[in-house]
Amino acid sequence: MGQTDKKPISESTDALITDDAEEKLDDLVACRQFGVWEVITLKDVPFDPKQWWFEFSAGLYHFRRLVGEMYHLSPRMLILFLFSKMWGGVEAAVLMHLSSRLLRIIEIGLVKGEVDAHAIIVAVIARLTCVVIVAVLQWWCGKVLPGFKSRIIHHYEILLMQARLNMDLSASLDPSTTARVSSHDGWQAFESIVLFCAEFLTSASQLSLIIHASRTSGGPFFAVLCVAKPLISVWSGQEIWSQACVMNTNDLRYNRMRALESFSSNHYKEDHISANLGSYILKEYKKVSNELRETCTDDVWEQVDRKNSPYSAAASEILGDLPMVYCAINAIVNPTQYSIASIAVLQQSSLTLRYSINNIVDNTKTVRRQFNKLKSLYALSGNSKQSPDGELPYPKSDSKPQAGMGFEIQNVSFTYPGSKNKDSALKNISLSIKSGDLVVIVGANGSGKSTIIKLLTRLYDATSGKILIDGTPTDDYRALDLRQATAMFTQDHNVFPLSLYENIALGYPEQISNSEMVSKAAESGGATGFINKLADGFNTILDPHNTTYSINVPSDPDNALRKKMEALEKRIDISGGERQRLVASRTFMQLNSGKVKFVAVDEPSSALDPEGEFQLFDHLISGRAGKTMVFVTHRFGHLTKYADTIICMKDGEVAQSGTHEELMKSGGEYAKLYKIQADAFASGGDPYENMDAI
Ligand SMILES: Nc1ncnc2c1ncn2[C@@H]1O[C@H](COP(=O)(O)OP(=O)(O)OP(=O)(O)O)[C@@H](O)[C@H]1O
Repeated sequence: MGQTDKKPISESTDALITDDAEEKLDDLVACRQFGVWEVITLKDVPFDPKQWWFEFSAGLYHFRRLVGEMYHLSPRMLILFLFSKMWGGVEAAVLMHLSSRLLRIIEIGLVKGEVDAHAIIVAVIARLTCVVIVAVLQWWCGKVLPGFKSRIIHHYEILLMQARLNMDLSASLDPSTTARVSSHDGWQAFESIVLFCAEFLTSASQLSLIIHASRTSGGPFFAVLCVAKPLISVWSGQEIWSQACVMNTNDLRYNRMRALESFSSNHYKEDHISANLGSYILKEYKKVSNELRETCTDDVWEQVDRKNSPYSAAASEILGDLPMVYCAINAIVNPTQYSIASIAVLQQSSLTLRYSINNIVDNTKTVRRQFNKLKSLYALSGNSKQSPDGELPYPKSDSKPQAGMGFEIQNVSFTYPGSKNKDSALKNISLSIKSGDLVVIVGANGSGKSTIIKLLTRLYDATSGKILIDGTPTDDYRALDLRQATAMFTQDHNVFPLSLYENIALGYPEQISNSEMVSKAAESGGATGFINKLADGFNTILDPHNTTYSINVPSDPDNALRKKMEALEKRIDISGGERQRLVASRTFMQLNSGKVKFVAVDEPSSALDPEGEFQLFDHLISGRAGKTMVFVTHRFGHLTKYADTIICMKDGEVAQSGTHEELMKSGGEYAKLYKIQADAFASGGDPYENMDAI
């Protein structure tokens, strides 16, 4: 009773603490709703020039690095690319200047009644030369740019691949490191920053054209009117994208709709067909779609940029037309002051300038985003967070040959990163696993068995407490050495999208071409039988990741194109038990490396037939010499018989430990679980008849 009284109090305290922290958070952030999206920003963030400068200089640093890498990949292409984009920036102004010169010469000729043919021919040739240069540059960009772009993208693909493969499990689950970064980001950032600079050239060249042309028509006031609209839009623009913000679809109806949509994918196909869920899913889908009828589900980027009132848009349009109004009024008041050619140039230049300044204003935010993307790209590629790595080799160079890894777990607690579970997965556990022992961990679902394995194999590090290997803290060893000395085999291990041969050989990559060793491992894992039945044997690839599209292929099954398409789309699959045999073979390949000192096996036989299971354990146990083995299992028969120690877990704590006989005698959690299984096999026994008594 005491215990039951206690629990609600601690739970309610937890709840209070959480509510309090959440309230404080709510005070600091501002939430705005855009359709199904909630956009969360920090409240009252004053403009901090220091921070701005810091961000800008960090962005420039990354950009310099990016350009350096591109130069290293292809200096010729980089220079030509930069030249073509910079030329693109001034091209409009140059062409317009040449046109205006031509028009002006013609205009003067018409007024005077005699045309300067030589000047016209020179002007026409200059313009035609320019047009040809533009055409050649455009052709070149279209032809060469895709190749340059692909080289850059492949370069970042390799960097990111390396970083992602090196990342440990905790880091890969950390949202800050898994922020969406793609190999295309480098190219996109480079292209947008170069275009941004080119836009400055456009503005500067158009402005100088306006100043030049307005000397004879309109004057500086006209030039000021031309830049008024874009400059004012700097202050009236949507500021949300320049801040740090979090976007989340918080509309439960929308989320449910997306969840229901996933039933149409192949992932749930078997479940929904076998349980005949189609009509229920469709009914719910229609219901929720109906409820969402009035709610905007557009992309958040589009929704935020929409204007709330028509007035600002109208004012901005009027402002944009002021240069034209000014010209019209002046043409009435002072018609002789104007040249038609200059007015045409001014009108066109002011439009281009406005467009260009607008682009600069809009792209300031984009460039800031691109700088941030570059930062994430280099942060991920350069610093893939990993568990602390020590200096000590394993096995220690001074140590005598050992029977296997010995573990000392001291007051270890563990909570999964990002877990919403109120309880820790492991709570202050202490135990020791002697070198060379065979240990079996049992316990109910969720009691922490697999978590112990994950800590012992260093997939995760303990949240608190210590784990010693052969008397030395795990962090002191070189992580690579420990990994080589550890073989882990779980039911969650996947078949790789590579050949079956590689699937096995990758247990010991150094011996990838040793086919004899691979055949032996396949034999030990029980995979030889089914592999030999496949048409391509060890060369079979289960998921070759090929992409096939088809258009207008006739439905006639005898049509040659249909047959070809069906052959391309054909997939080979193997059963769950065969997958486990394949993964077991990979583990045997690793065990045969001779480097393994610790074998962690987590419920690997759930899909195996009884003979397969017996053979698997038999092979594992016969290779026991020189290794410590820890098994997690729900089945007591094969393993508990051999175990030196059985650890029985309950609710993240060690409930009991000892040999089978000791634990059966003490009659606690272990005896209860054992009895349920044993009764099921006793003749005529009802596995549930003793449930009340337990
Ligand atoms: N990746 C994870 N993130 C968050 N919590 C997790 C994660 N994996 C396990 N847990 C939680 O940690 C606790 C212990 O899980 P663990 O997988 O160690 O249990 P188990 O004894 O191996 O269970 P089972 O017999 O079902 O395999 C459970 O409460 C589980 O919900």
